[in-house]
Amino acid sequence: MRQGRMQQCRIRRWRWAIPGQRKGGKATAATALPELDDIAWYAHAEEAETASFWRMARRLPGLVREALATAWAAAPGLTVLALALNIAAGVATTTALLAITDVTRELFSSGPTWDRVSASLPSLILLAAVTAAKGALGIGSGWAQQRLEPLVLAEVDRGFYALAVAVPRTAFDDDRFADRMEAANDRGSRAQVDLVRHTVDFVTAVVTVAAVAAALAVIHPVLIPLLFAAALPAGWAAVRSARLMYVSNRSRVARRRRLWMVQWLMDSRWTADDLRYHQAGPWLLGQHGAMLGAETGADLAVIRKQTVTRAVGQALSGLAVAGVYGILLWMLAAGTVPLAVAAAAVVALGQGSSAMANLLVAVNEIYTDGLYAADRREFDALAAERIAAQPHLADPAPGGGAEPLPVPEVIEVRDVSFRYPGKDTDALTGVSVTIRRGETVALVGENGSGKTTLMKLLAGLYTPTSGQILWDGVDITRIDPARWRPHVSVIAQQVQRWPFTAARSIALGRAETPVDRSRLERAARDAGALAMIEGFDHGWEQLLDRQYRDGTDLSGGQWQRLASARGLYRDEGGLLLADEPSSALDARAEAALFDTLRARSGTAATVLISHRLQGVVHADAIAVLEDGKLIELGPHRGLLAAGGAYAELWNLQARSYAV
Ligand SMILES: Nc1ncnc2c1ncn2[C@@H]1O[C@H](COP(=O)(O)OP(=O)(O)OP(=O)(O)O)[C@@H](O)[C@H]1O
Repeated sequence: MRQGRMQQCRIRRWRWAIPGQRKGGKATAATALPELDDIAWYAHAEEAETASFWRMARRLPGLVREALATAWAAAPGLTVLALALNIAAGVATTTALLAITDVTRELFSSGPTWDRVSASLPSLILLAAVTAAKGALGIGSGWAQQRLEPLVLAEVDRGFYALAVAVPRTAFDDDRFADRMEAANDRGSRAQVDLVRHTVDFVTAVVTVAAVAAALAVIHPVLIPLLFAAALPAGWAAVRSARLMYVSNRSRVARRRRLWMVQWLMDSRWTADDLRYHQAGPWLLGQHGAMLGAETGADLAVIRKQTVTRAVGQALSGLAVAGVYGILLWMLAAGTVPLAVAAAAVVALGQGSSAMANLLVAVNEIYTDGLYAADRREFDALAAERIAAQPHLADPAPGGGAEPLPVPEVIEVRDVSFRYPGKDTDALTGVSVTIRRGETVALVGENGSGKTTLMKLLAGLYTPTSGQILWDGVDITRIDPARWRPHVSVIAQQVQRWPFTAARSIALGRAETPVDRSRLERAARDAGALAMIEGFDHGWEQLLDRQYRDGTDLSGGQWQRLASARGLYRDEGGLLLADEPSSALDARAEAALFDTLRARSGTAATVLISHRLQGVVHADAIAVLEDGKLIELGPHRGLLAAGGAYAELWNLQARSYAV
C-alpha cells in the first residue's frame, strides 16, 4: 500500500505546488496548506456517528453475505473449512458445559464421597475429551482462517489495481477521486479482508453464545437473559469507541495524503537534489510539522472521547455483573436453583459473558469494517462509473465492430475545444488541423498555448469537450481505443523514468507483446541510445534504478533517448506524436533523432512539438497555437513570408544564434 502511495506521489510530484507564504523568514504553514481542516464531505460520517445497535444488526446479514462472497471468491474450500471447524468447536463447547453440569450435580449430590466421585467420572472423561477436541478444532480453524486472509487480500488488491490502471486519465485530475482512491487504498481494501476475519469471529462467537445459551437452557432458562444483560455495557462501549475512530480517520484522508506526500518529498531520492539546491528542507519540515500537529490534535481528540466512552462502559459493566450475580444469589437463597446448578451456572455465565462480549465486538467490527469497506466499494463504483462514461462505451459509434481500424490515411482534428475538468477556461478552442499519412505536422507556440493538450487528445488520453477527431471520417473518441491505439506511439514531454532494465524500459512501448530483440536494437539505434546501452555494465539487462543492487541512474538526456527509443519501438508506421523529444538532447543526438523522424516522411504521420524551430522547418505544415487557438497554419516558408507570430518567433531564435 505504501508503495502505491509512493507511486502516486511520484506521478504527481511535478505537479506538486503548495502555495507557500513566508512571514519573517518562516513558512506560515497553517495558511499554506489547504487540507489542515478535516474534510466534511464524507457521506458515511453522519451514519457512522449516529448508527444505533439495531441499525448495525440490520446491516449485519448483508455484510456477512458480502464477506462470505469475498472469501468464497478467493478460496472456497478454506472458507467452508474455517466455518465448519468453528461450528464444530461450538458443539464441543455445549457438550463441555453440559458435562460440567453433570459433574457438579454428581459431586453435590448426597452419598459417600467415593460413590459421588466415581459417578461423576464418565462426565469428567467426556469433559476432558471434548476440551481436547475443542482445542484441536480451535487450532484447525485458526490455521484455515490465517491461510484465508492473504488469499483474500491478494484478490482484493488485484481488483483495486485493475481498476486503477483502467480508469480514464481525467480521473487523475480530480482531487475527490484521489481522496476516494486513497481511502479505498488506505483502509478500504484491508477492511474487506478484516470483514472476512471478523465474520468468521462473528460465526465463532454466535456458535459459542448459542452453545452456552443451550447449556444454560438445560441448567435453568432464567439464566439466558442474564447472559445478555451482563455483556451489553461493554459491547456498547466497544461499538462507540470504534465508531469514533472511524469518523475521525475518514475525515482526515486528504490531509494524510498531503502528509505522506510531504514525507515522501523529504525522504525520496527523486527530490533529494532539488531539496538541497534550494534549501527547501526547513520549509518542508514546517509543512510537515503543521500537518503532524493537526493529525496529533485529531488523534488526541478521538482518544479523549474513546476514554470517556470506555470509562462509562466499564462502570455500567461492573454494575451489570454485580446485578447478575445478585440475582443468582437471590435465586439460590429462594431455593429456585440448587447449589450444584448454581456452581455450573457460574462457570457457564463466565464463559458466556466473554463469548457475548466477543459477539458484540465482532458485530461492531463487522459494522466498522462495513463502513471502511464501503469506501472501497464507493471507489470501485466511482471507477466503474468513470470507465463506463467514456464515450466509446456510453455513446459508441454506430455500426460497432471489434476489428482493429486500419492505419489512418487522414486524421482530422475538427473544430476541437477542450477544457480540463474543474477549470473555467478552455485549454483549446475551436482547433482544426488535418494530418495526412506521410506528412509531418509541427505544433509550435508559447508555453501553455495548448500543444501538449492537443497531442494528448490525439493520443486519446482525453476526450474533446466539443468537436471531433476523425480517422478517415470515423470519430475515434466513440471507438474502443483497443481498436486504434496500437497505431499511435508517443514520445512524451514528461520523460518517465521506468525503474526497470534498459531492455524492459524500451520494450514497455509494446508491453503486451513478447520482446523483439532486433526491433529493440533498431529503436535504440534510431533514438541514439544503442551505444549508451551497450556501454552499460550489464548491457541490455542494466537495471535503471539506483535504489536496488547493481542499479544505475542516467543523465537527463540519456533518459530522454530511452523514452524516444520506447516510442519508436512501439511505432508501427501509424501516427507518431513527439512532444519536445529533443529538449534534453545534445546537438548530435538531436540531429540523429530529427533524421529518424524525417525518415517517416512519405510513409507515416508525425506530429512534432518543438520549441527549437530549426527542428520543424521541414514539416509539411506548422500549426501555431496561442492561448489554445490556432492562429497560423502553413509551411515554414509561407509562414515566414506572412510575417506573423511564427515569423516573429523564428527571428527571435535566429537572432540568438547570430554572432
Ligand atoms: N491536467 C491539467 N489540468 C488542468 N489544466 C491543465 C492540465 N494540463 C495542462 N493544463 C493547462 O492547459 C493549458 C495548456 O497546457 P499545455 O500543456 O497543452 O501547454 P503547452 O503548449 O504544451 O505548453 P509547454 O510549451 O509549456 O509544454 C495551460 O494553461 C495549462 O496550465
